[in-house]
Amino acid sequence: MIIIKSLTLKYGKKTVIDNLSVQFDANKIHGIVGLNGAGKTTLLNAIFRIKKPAAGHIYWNEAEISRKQISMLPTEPFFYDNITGKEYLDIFQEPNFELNKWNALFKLPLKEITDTYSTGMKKKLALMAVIKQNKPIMILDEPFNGLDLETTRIVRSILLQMKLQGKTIIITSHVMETLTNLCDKLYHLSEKNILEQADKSNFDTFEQSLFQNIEERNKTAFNDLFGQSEHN
Ligand SMILES: Nc1ncnc2c1ncn2[C@@H]1O[C@H](COP(=O)(O)OP(=O)(O)OP(=O)(O)O)[C@@H](O)[C@H]1O
Repeated sequence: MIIIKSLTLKYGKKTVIDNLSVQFDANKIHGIVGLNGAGKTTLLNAIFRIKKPAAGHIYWNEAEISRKQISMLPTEPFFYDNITGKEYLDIFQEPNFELNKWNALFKLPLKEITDTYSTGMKKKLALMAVIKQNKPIMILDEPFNGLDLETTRIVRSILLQMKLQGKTIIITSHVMETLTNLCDKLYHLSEKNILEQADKSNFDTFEQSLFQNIEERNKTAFNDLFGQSEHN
């Protein structure tokens, strides 16, 4: 279980997360939703220990969390120039990883250099690396962005299998359907904190209040442009 206690995250004087306390249970897929700039990536980076908290703590099974326990998929994966897909995967040491079986699903040209890969292919390669690392915690920042329909379904099934293997999985997405179909718990990050959270039994209410919140934020601006009409 990941326990976050009184976490504050800042860039200079700007506070992005303010006094957040939340916990993410093991054997579950957790989905974080929030507007652009709400602080999702910043929060994930803090859990991955590449963003230092201004205050607060993040624990994994009662000790301070360590990067060794986590594999992370960034929104835009980075690859060195002139490295092949296979060479990239070789960076991550895991003798039990069955590359050929996994690539039967991912279908990547692993002998080619990653500079020639499309956006979706790069994402797939980075995902394979996350899977290969076989850590107890998986943090995936917009994992479905750029994936084709087939890979989206495959990744969804893989994540469900990973959950059954006992992993704690945290994902972000801007697509509500992706989140409600996959996640066990949802969290709405807004106003520097988690405004609302829900488990499967109240996803409907969660979604309604999320869209109501968005509508209210924009009502005045819409009315100024289009007058008092229905906007949704
Ligand atoms: N390196 C940085 N330096 C200064 N401010 C930053 C930095 N990275 C992010 N921010 C700011 O922190 C806030 C949160 O950004 P973050 O990337 O965490 O949001 P997000 O919820 O992941 O957004 P998106 O949905 O667009 O990916 C934004 O206001 C952003 O401008």
